[in-house]
Amino acid sequence: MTPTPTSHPDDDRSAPVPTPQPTSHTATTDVSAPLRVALLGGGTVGAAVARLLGERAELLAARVGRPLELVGVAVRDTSRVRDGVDPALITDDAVALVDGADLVVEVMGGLEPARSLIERALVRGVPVVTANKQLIAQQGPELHALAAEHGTDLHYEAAVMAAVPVMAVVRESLAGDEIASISGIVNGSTNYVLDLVARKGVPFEDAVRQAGELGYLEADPTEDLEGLDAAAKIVLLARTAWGLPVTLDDVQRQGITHLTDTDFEQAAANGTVIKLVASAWRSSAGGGDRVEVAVRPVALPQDDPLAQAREGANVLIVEARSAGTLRLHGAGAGGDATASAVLGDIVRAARVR
Ligand SMILES: NC(=O)C1=CN([C@@H]2O[C@H](COP(=O)(O)OP(=O)(O)OC[C@H]3O[C@@H](n4cnc5c(N)ncnc54)[C@H](OP(=O)(O)O)[C@@H]3O)[C@@H](O)[C@H]2O)C=CC1
Ligand SMILES: N[C@@H](CC=O)C(=O)O
Repeated sequence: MTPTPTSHPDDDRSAPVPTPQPTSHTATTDVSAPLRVALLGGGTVGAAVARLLGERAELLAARVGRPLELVGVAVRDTSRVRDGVDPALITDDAVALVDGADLVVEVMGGLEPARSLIERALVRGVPVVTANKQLIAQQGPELHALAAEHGTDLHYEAAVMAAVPVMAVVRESLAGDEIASISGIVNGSTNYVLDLVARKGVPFEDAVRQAGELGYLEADPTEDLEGLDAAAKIVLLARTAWGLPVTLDDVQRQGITHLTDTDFEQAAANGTVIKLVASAWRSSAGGGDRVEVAVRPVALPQDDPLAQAREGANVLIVEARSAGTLRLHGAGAGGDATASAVLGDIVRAARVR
């Protein structure tokens, strides 16, 4: 029943990106001209972003104060037809696309060439929107520093819980409060799998296949099934909540691949539901001031708020000193749900410009 682990997420997906050089293009400062948007990736998320940029062009122009023009979509396989993406925009020259853009959206995933392309944009002062939680978990502080050095910004609401705007809540809405703990279901595909196995008796591997068909899984499903995806998300939440240098190495992590049919049967017999729970809490154990972070499967009572999450839904519970208990719930994976958060960041970044 255990899916075979594939490669580690630290893959190198293509040749290195050349060091940025001064180019003939400069970021547009004429606010009546369309803002040129480069899209890196035309998969589940990228294709949804491209389609929605077209469908909502008028609304987005009104909200930003100028039109947004999608100038290209960088992919590996330029021959593939992609729903909602104008074939004329497809390119495999991501470097040229970045160099001609006023705003870059990175939804290709992986560490390279995503990181080099983002750096290339940032050193030109071009803002970047990304959904790449692994990259931000591993390189976020360096990329933020680079953005600050060049007077621009890096946005990644979509990286954590897709459509559910948790980063904005933790970073902005609770900026005046003291957060004590954050816990929840932050990975849509594993919740989908656990839910289908528990509620509908679907075999584990069939449920994993269905999660893939829905676009919920990472390019390397091991990231989801071994809890690496959830680990990256809880690291981003913890850093944002407490401003401490939390890393992936700090996460006590266990995925769901070791679970057996007996585990699911026992959980049901005990009136519980198994969920992959990510948590972060402030700890003064040992006299220090640090943050504990964990991702692990937990058997929860049926009436627990986290046990209610169905299919690809995510739930986050934030405990804050003055706000009390906040519960955020919604679609945690999928093309349109993630594109919603990407578009929000595009508007935010474009307005600043
Ligand atoms: N799917 C989801 O529900 C969510 C995804 N995310 C994040 O969004 C990002 C994208 O995810 P998703 O859309 O699902 O991934 P996909 O695998 O569906 O799409 C990735 C896209 O990037 C392109 N790509 C990959 N490597 C390269 C490269 N070296 N050069 C050019 N193009 C490249 C691929 O090209 P080609 O099509 O030719 O292979 C493909 O179009 C990831 O960081 C993921 O973690 C975040 C939240 C939710
Ligand atoms: N693979 C991820 C996609 C969204 O971040 C998940 O399953 O949650």
